[in-house]
Amino acid sequence: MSKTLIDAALSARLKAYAPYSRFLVGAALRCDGVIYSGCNVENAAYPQGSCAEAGAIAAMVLGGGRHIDEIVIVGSGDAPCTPCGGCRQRLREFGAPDLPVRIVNGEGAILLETTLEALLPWSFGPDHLTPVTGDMTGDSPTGENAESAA
Ligand SMILES: O=c1ccn([C@H]2C[C@H](O)[C@@H](CO)O2)c(=O)[nH]1
Ligand SMILES: [Zn+2]
Repeated sequence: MSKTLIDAALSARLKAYAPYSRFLVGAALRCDGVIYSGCNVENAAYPQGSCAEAGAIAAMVLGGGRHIDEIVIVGSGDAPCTPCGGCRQRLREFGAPDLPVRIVNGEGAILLETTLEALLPWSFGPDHLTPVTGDMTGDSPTGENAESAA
């Protein structure tokens, strides 16, 4: 586990926009050796806020990445900031069952080391759709496969 990934998560946390909860979160993931990070961005219309993990995944996709090799998350307080249910599903889209998920504290010390499978057992993922969509690997829904399936 690279210290760099932890440092990226800690740095991302400092950029969080969380005036309502004051619960700052940072996430950093590695894809093919490249690190992508994100922070939570809250909104006055509370449900429109987004999680740090979602930001990191969006950055990865924008950078052309399609799979998560490992992820580090840092929240606020002493309890490990385990990803919310929605983010577990977001991670499932790009992560293998054995994806290492590490939660660190504000000093970068590891509080919890687990896997996506442990966080989201019996999950529903892209493989479930291949019988109807074909192999979607690397394609967006507007990509070639979607068009040829239409
Ligand atoms: O894994 C988590 C858990 C919570 N939050 C954010 C959402 C909200 O802005 C704040 C409090 O729930 O923390 C994340 O970004 N990631
Ligand atoms: Zn979330």
